[in-house]
Amino acid sequence: MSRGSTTSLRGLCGTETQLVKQVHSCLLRRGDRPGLCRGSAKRHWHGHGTKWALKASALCRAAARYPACYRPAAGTQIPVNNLWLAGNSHNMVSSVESAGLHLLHKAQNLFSPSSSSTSTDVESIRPILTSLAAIIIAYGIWAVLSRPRIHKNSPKLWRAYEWPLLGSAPSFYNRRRDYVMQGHKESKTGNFSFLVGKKHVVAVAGPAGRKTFYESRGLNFSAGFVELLAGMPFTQEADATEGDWPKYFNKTLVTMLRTEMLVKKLPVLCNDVRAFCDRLASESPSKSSPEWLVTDVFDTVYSLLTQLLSRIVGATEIAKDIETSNKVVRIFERFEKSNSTTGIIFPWLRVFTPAYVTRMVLGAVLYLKFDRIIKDRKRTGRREDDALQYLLDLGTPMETIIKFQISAVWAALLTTGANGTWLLVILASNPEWKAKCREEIDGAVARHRTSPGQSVHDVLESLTLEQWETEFPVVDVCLKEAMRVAMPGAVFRKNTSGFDIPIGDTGEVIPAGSFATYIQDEVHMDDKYYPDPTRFDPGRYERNEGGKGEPHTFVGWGSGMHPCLGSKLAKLEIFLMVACVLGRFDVELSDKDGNAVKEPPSMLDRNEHTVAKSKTPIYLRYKERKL
Ligand code: HEM
Repeated sequence: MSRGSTTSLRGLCGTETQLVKQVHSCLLRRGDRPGLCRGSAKRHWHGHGTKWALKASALCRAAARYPACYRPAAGTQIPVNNLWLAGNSHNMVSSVESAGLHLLHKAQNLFSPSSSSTSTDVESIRPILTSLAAIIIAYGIWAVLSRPRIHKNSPKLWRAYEWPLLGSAPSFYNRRRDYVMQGHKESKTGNFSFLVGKKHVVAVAGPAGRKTFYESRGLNFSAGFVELLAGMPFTQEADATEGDWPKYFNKTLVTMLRTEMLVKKLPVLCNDVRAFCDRLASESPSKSSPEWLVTDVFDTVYSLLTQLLSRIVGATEIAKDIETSNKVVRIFERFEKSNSTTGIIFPWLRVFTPAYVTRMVLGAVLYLKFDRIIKDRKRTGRREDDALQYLLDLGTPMETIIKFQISAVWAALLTTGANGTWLLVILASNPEWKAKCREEIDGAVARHRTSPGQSVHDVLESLTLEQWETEFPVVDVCLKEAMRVAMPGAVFRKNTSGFDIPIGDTGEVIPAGSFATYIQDEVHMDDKYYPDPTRFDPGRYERNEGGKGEPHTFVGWGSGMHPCLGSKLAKLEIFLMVACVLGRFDVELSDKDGNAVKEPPSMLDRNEHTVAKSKTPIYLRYKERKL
């Protein structure tokens, strides 16, 4: 961080008065008169040593109620009524929300290296910087002296890229795939271990490593992700390791994704896809030719897929309007991106990171969005048939609802949006498999058409859930192959069993208390299972490639103890989108003016932490088919 940005950080978070003034001025600019009751908040939060953090988010009452972003010490009650703005009007709520966003923007600008500073500011924070430096040095000495002991049967500690204090974290977080794959290569058994700060991590490989990783009961899914993955929604480790949250979350999600729920929602999903295709059809012609229209797929198709997901796990008020849905998705995306590796290596530093402040503010903004929707439902007596209503009817507290939303998004929204969009891009640039999918879709439409006047949408909308699940095997295998080539990333576990867990018969163990990680490319890009592994070739599964019969050789939907709970929903949404788009339009890869592009777009950087949107826009040109 530059000197300027450090100075500005203090400017943002220095004293409560300063912060409250900023909030005030935001609100006053909008013509409202907030009544901030500061005394109680101050007394309450100062006691927990996180004073500046609250100050940065003193903006919205959500942060106080919303523990996934910010939470006081265990057992503490927050005097919500005392903390926040007096008054409850919609105006006030949206003012606070704007104030929150304003401060967030401000924070982001301040943290950017281009921020300017004055020497007076630097002088004024010199004592703080000196104390901070002293603390860091003391911590460093302590950390070096108290280096964790490595179990003698743990896979060999690979120290090639190790840094004092940080361990191998810089390599693991910045070039994850290359780092881990090199470690596997240099180890006799394929397994090796490394340090992330003081955390001991075992990277497993090969059939024995995969079997241990995916099948051991003692390896805890949530604890692994919470403590090792920058970007996980939980900030409190207790949530994942001791609390009931993972169980509660999975159980609630499974209820929402029951077959009868999906059957009930199918017509709504079909309607959204039809409206999406109608919007595509009404776009203006491209520059290159009047018959072709052009769309930026990581904008439009991605938005559709996230909208469909909100229909099932979110709120109708957000899902029914694509603009609102997009806005909320962007907040979720920013929430997910605002992660801090520093916080993982030095958990005690977490509250001092910009990512932490950003998350608090975004959590607060989400809180206000849902709060407004809930209040409106209560005021008008309106009920909706959606996940939010389900949670409300159970008397679920607001903080749990928000936490549920963020967790659902983390598990579902971005992966479904990105994988589905990549599939369409890959098909658009692969004439052979696009034709095979088209043949399958046309076949289904012909089989189910009951009168000649029915459009593609009319017919597809008459299909049952079961027909969607069984009548599109070619689209299914294309999705599987697209996920293999487009989805890099790693998965995590923590050994919370209290015992060492043997890695097959290698003689090595994942020691009690240590972490385990597995890079999906280890098997997905192994040419023993997938010859010419970077090539998109769904036909390989018919040729018995892909490790047929051997467990855990395709792990795109998870495997073993933790298979994906939402695969059925994700597939349904993606099949709907592909069937309607390819059934109604001719689609090709193009530039933004609609000129055909022959070269397929370059895929993701394989060091990405998970499947992601393309960093540069990818355009498809399309025109209505003459049927
Ligand atoms: C194309 C979209 C999706 C992909 C590629 C995907 C992939 C995965 C993978 C690889 C895992 C296992 C991770 C591990 O082993 O550590 C997983 C787990 C999970 N997925 Fe998905 N997923 C998708 C969509 C969804 C959706 C739509 C939902 C819910 C609405 C969902 C909910 C979950 C949950 C709750 C788990 C954790 C299960 C557990 O705790 O045992 N996923 N997913």
